[in-house]
Amino acid sequence: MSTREIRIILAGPRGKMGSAARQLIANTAHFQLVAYLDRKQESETGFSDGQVQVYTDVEQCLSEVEADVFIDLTTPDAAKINLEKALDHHVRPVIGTTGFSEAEIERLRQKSEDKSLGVMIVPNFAIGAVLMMKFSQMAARYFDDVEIIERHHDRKLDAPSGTALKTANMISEVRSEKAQGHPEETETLEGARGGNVDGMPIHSVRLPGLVAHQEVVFGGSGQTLTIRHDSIDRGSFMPGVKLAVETVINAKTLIYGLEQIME
Ligand SMILES: NC(=O)C1=CN([C@@H]2O[C@H](COP(=O)(O)OP(=O)(O)OC[C@H]3O[C@@H](n4cnc5c(N)ncnc54)[C@H](OP(=O)(O)O)[C@@H]3O)[C@@H](O)[C@H]2O)C=CC1
Ligand SMILES: O=C(O)C1=N[C@H](C(=O)O)C[C@H](O)C1
Repeated sequence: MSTREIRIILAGPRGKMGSAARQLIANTAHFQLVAYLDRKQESETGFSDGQVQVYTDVEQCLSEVEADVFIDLTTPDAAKINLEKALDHHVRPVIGTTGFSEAEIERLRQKSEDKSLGVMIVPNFAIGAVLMMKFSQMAARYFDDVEIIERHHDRKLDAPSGTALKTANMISEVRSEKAQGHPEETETLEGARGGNVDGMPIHSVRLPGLVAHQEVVFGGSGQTLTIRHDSIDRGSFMPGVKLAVETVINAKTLIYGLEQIME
């Protein structure tokens, strides 16, 4: 782990995750906040901490500020632009924002390798969620039939969640594509069987009161196995954000998922 001071630009500082990340940076001695990137002017939001400048233009921010790491906790559309711009300015992105497709990640992996510059794309920073994904991958070696049910707060923009897609992706690494359910099943209500990754249905629930929750349900002859994780507070994500920032600084390629760097 590097302990030299790491200069950080934080995008999305007024958001739910951005607010928690501000506290993390303030409480970490070797993290130095050098700029915020927001969507709106200070005059519109009233957001300012009096210490560093709030930019609303990513190009201007990256041109004027010397930084090592760019943490993005915004929206899928904004993150995709920010990530490319950060790489163009040789600033290492840590992307917590979800909504990237596998094809986009592969293209970005190439760009990161061409520049020998680390990128971290982390669909879920919570250690428990990473373990849920790893345990699900283990279980998938023994159970072919699996469905994923993710539940989130109703302010979430993307569905399914990045975690659900990453879970399906990790299960697909050990499970052959399989059409599940009755071969002749039909939906009498469109979407009733959820989304589908390699035959695995994914169901997305959005309700006020929720934070971030997922169940991976396996079925076999005479038994089911459910692996479940709940984030009930956004503090659950912060140790993972810290680890990602400390890792990306020495990385030379794109790292997709915290499980790649956890012991
Ligand atoms: N990897 C992980 O472990 C986790 C990832 N996430 C992901 O992080 C992202 C943010 O989540 P959350 O904090 O809940 O969302 P919020 O909506 O609470 O916060 C997003 C913030 O980004 C701001 N924003 C929007 N566009 C831009 C832009 N172009 N530049 C700068 N800021 C911008 C929004 O401004 P405004 O308020 O004006 O709209 C808002 O303040 C989501 O993609 C979510 O899926 C969430 C939790 C954990
Ligand atoms: O939007 C959220 O809140 C979350 N998003 C991430 C995802 O899409 O998986 C991580 C976590 O589930 C919270």
